[in-house]
Amino acid sequence: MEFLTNLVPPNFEFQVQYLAIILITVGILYIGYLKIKASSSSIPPGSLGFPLIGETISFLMAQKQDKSKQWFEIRVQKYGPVFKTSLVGSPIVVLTGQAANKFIFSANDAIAGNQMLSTATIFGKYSIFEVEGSRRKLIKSAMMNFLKPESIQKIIVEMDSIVKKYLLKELEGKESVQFVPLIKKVTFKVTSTLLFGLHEGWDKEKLFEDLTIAFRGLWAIPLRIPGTKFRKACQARDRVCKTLSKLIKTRKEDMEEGKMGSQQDMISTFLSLRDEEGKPLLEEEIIDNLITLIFASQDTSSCLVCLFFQYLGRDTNVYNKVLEEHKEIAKTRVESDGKLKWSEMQSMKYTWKAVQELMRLKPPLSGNFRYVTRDISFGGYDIPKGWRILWVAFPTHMDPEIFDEPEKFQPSRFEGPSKSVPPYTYIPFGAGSRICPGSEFARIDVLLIIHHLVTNYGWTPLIPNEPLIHDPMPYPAKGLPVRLQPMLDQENTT
Ligand code: HEM
Repeated sequence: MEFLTNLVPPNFEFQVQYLAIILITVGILYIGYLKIKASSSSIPPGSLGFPLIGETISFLMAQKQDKSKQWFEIRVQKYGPVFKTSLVGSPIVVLTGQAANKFIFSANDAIAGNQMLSTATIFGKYSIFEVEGSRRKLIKSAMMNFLKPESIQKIIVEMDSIVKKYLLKELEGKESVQFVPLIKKVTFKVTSTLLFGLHEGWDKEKLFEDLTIAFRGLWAIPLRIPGTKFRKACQARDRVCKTLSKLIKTRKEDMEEGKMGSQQDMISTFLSLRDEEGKPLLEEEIIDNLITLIFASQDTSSCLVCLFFQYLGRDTNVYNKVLEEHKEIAKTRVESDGKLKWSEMQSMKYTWKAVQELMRLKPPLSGNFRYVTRDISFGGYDIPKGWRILWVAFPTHMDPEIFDEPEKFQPSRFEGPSKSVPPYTYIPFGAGSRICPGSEFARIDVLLIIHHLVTNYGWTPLIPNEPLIHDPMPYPAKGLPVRLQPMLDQENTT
């Protein structure tokens, strides 16, 4: 090994230049091929940008500056609701609007879920985002089963005590705190304890650290050159795989010895799963889907909570209504046995409407890719096999025909069935066969964090109008530092 590492440095610079020349040449040829193909059929209008990198840089810059919505708006205005672009080395057709959403979310096997190369590498080839057909159905049904409302009801008391314990422990005695890292930690504790059974004794901090590094590679240029974000992410993924492999082994032994049931957490649920031939899942299948679940559950919920706290810090009217609702719930709890009840979650009505409205304006996952497995057409345009398509939430979420005065924050939009929104227009959790299986888990997780924070602390953001950054989810760019004020009225605390 030492021999090899000694040899690498002198050749390294040369290798990178050589690789860059090859990649650029291949990129130019590929884009040339796409342009010829595009001129001979009815490919949507738009720009494929520069060879190989396409429009990746402008797209990532827009993400960094919280201007993704504008990035899409400019192109929709210029080319129409269906347009082509090229991101991270792949030609893409962006489809916007209600009909387009319906087309994507109710698609047959002509539109597969495969992600971009970097994302697919980090999640793994067996991730639910990658597999199709009966295997996908099997894995999805296990997730849906474990995460359905009836199952969440059974773990609600434990979920509440984890949120309360970790959140209040982290805040105790502090005058100021950064909400982003704090909330990420708390949501990771909830997920790792309840979904993966990582109770005391496991090195959660190390796992959390490795997962954070791995997820940074999701949108990176997929080059495994030393020092790149992507290579570091792949190395971190390898470490995560080793930890999860050990965890699966221990869980298997516990189940064999009867120390643990078959549906106690997501790992035991996957371990007990059998396909139509009665065969269990491969260890790699379990690992890839655990990694996918951690990402899908953790970053989405924590960014939503952070955006909500940032919003509440700016809007006293909404803050007061939320506070009132939670004080009332906390008061009733103190008067009863002190344990959280499912009915209390259902009475956090205003808060959930406000969160729903926030997800309309700032969806944690504002879009996702699909892969076209055979030539298809939509809206009079051809989309060739091998291209990707991208659905985006902003165009319908911000359409004045669907949501009156779309720029305004109005939780009342989500009141009552009479104001229900048309199908395929409000899509923070996606729709159709790929709809998010964790929406109920997320709802409870988010509401519990809000509940324990607002009933125990007041806060003032230390950076007024802190901008957002997409990493890839939208977060306050400086980590949302706040000054804390413990609630003096202890009667109202939980
Ligand atoms: C506020 C929190 C959340 C938001 C906004 C969110 C959003 C979404 C969206 C938009 C999709 C669809 C992606 C697509 O169509 O390409 C999705 C899929 C998914 N979500 Fe969530 N999610 C959240 C929380 C969770 C949680 C808590 C879990 C698990 C515990 C979870 C697990 C998944 C999985 C596994 C998929 C893939 C489903 C499939 O491909 O069939 N999500 N999520």
